[in-house]
Amino acid sequence: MASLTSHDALPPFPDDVKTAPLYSISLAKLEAGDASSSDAFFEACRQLGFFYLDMLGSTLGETIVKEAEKLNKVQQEFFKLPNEVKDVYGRPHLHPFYAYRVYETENLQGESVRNENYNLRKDDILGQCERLACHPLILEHQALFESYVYHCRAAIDILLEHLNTHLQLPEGTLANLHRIHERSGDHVRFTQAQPQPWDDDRATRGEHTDFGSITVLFNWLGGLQIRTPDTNEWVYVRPVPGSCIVNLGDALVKFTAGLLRSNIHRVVPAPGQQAELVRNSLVFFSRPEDSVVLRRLKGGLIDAQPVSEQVEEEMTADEWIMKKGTGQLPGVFTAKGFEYKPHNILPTAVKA
Ligand SMILES: O=C(O)CCC(=O)C(=O)O
Ligand SMILES: [Fe+2]
Repeated sequence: MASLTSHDALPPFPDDVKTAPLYSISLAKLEAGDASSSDAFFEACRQLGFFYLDMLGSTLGETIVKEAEKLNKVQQEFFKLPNEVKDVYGRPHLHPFYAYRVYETENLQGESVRNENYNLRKDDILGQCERLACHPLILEHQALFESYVYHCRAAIDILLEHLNTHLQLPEGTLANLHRIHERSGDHVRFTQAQPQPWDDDRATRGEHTDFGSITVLFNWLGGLQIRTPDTNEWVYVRPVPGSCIVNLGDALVKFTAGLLRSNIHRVVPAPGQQAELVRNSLVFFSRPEDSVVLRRLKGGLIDAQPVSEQVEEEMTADEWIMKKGTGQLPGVFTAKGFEYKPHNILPTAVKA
């Protein structure tokens, strides 16, 4: 794998920390319609909502891995830019959500440093809306962003298709809620965290569920943790070269009345020797089209799901994303419905 990914250039993920026993699902086998892989995939989506997607042996998968490596270099270059340059593209002044964001923190030496991320929306990348201002470095890599979006979406569309079949929904139901050329909150996220001491409060405030449909995540160092539903314990997710980590978001829980799982997770300092390094991750979030109302779908297995007693305000995907993404709906979405969590807000320190 050394030739395809850069994981080997980094200190290893330690063997003495507890890790999540995620299923590994082969994209190549899903592409070929392999029934047992498809069953394992559906099981993973129901039980935990997190799994490794093994990209090896799939032309599409290996292309995504190579592009993710290239984008990881681009993000490292971007985050090296002077703060005042990055701040030009910051939220909320550029956009309340699709923009650069800063969380002030202290590094291992006690100095004030930035944890940062940068949301780049699919509709800007594909030229489907008036483009938000972005740094020339982003425009320089336009072709790479564009193919990354198309390829991630192609993989996600395969997953949606398998879900559609298992849920016994009318053909194309999920695909029709996620048409790539319709406006949606899909976006690429760059993230960078400085080496920093463990902070209980920060760890707790970072607990979240993703609020879209399917997330495709690449990371190179540990630090991602999920809380296992059976033991309620926080365990690490080990980065696996050649695989991405896929997780389901709240929209799929809402669509399926809790049949699928959007599991709570967080990012804490990387364990062991990896704790000394700057940590990057690259995330592709897919969301339902902006105008889709988030409510249970009709048909197939969903009809057998219990009716929730909780009264929830119905919102479009766009309203849900903007509220969740700007801290107006702190909480997590579980099989029981939406659970308000007032501490689930990270302090923002975005410079104008
Ligand atoms: O950085 C990671 O490994 C995970 C990031 C994440 O969960 C998110 O951005 O929603
Ligand atoms: Fe997440």
